[in-house]
Amino acid sequence: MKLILKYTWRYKKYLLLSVLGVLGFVCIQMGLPTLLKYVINDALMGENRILLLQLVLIMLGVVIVGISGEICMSYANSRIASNVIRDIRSDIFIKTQSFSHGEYNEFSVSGLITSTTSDAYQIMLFVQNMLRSATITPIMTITGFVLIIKNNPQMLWTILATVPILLLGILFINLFSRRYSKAQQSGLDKINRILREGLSGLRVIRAFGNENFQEQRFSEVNDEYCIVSKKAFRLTALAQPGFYFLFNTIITLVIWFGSKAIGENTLDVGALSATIEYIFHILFSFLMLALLFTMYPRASVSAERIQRILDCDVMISENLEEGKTETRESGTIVFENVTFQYPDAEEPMLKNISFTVNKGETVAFIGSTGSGKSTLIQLIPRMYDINEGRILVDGIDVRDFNIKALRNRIGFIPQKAQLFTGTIADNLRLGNPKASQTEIEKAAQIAQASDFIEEKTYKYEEKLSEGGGNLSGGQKQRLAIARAIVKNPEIYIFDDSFSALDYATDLNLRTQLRKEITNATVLIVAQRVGTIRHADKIIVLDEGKIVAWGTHEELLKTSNIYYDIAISQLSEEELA
Ligand SMILES: Nc1ncnc2c1ncn2[C@@H]1O[C@H](COP(=O)(O)OP(=O)(O)OP(=O)(O)O)[C@@H](O)[C@H]1O
Repeated sequence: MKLILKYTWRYKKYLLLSVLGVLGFVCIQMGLPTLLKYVINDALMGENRILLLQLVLIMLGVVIVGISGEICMSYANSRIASNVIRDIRSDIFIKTQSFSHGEYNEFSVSGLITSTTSDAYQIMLFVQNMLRSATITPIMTITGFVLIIKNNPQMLWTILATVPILLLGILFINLFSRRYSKAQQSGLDKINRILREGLSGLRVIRAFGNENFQEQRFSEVNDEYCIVSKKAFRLTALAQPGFYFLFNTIITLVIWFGSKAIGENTLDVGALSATIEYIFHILFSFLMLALLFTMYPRASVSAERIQRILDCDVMISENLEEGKTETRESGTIVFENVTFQYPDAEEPMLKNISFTVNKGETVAFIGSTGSGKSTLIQLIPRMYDINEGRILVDGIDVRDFNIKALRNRIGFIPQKAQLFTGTIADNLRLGNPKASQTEIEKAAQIAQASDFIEEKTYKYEEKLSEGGGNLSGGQKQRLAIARAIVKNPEIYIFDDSFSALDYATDLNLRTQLRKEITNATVLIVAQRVGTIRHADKIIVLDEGKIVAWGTHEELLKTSNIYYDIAISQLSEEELA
């Protein structure tokens, strides 16, 4: 509730407009029956035509004020609700941008999507109803009570007896529907997760003829969600007829006792008809409040989930204000006794890693799969923070950097090329929005991407589908490399980024890179010995430890692991 109020309170001007609108709305709801009483008792029964005309004109005025009030209220409420959902979504998005891999694992991508879409939507619905009911009900009740006491005090007991019953009913629903709401939202997370996996892995699923298994997985979580939703809807569906029953019983009782009072001449017709209207409006506003309370558990579960995301302490501090941005060195990397353990792992993945990379050097990492190569290079741009030791970039501990300044120095090309919806040029400009067309074309040429881009109908303005789905794996990797070149960083990190390229393209790309980016420091993770044999230094990793380092020629003599990898890939002549 704190979260909902915090976001709603930001729009005080609209809140004021909403309250003014409610006053107008109450004016019409309570004013008309009051005037009707005078119409019946004084104008009609007293056959006073002038009074009748005057009262009709006053009623018309009340209607105009009331309708204007209702328009103001609806306008203000919808503005507040739309702004609240926009603010919440944007805050979640900004927060998730600062998340490290650890937080993504904790909340799960599907959970974050559910919170940004469905949880935020639940809050919008609640805010819209809350703004209406939370102001209308108390104002309507107080005005109604005052008017009943004034006009027909003997009927006050009916409403006094009903309100506690209504409040009890609301409390009951609130208590029971909370756990269903929790289950509903976590069910939505599961649906989102399976849907994401199913859609993004559609080709693999088809290739393995796995459709039935996926359908079964989806229908299990879908059914689970359906069962919980049915229980939640049953509860609210039961509530509505209950409220209507109470509602109609009270009105019947009022008519019954009112008619008797008219027969005994202790009440007049106008007062009875006004009382029925007052009671109707009080009960109706309570009915709306009850509806709000049936929504509350779901909104409060959604608010809790959003609050958890917004309050989460990000493991990696970004140091945006106090972090260093300037350095004396450039293009150097030093690992000093680095030990790193994944947050949910039992043992350290990397143990006691030390090495130095000088400016302009090319250093490669090789080792069996799972030996920790990708983990090691991800520590440099601080995808994770280390547990022991130090990593220095340009002479500064990476944890002391302003994270943006640190990442600006690095062109990271991940194993899986990630492209975004937009044109090829948009994707290439990601690292440097100000890059000129010439710079983009030059980068594409170095990355061996210009040939296939030129073949496209719109060339650099060709639109890419989601994730670059209309490109081959090798084309995507070349664009990812070109994107890093456009950024012109002082350090390049290639995480097995050449794996989807054929041998000729791989060779041309590396030759061009060596020619064009002579000043930059380059780290390469690769499986192919051919890709890294010309590196200044090759580091061999095994089970998270450095087991050998040296040039290609040195390692062939000193490292059995390297020799075994090389012999499995190179011919006798290449080895000699
Ligand atoms: N997010 C993670 N959480 C926990 N463990 C992880 C995570 N990512 C990787 N690992 C584990 O760390 C180990 C090293 O993985 P890493 O990706 O660094 O190996 P690699 O040498 O790059 O392998 P490959 O050559 O196959 O890409 C693996 O055993 C892997 O299971």
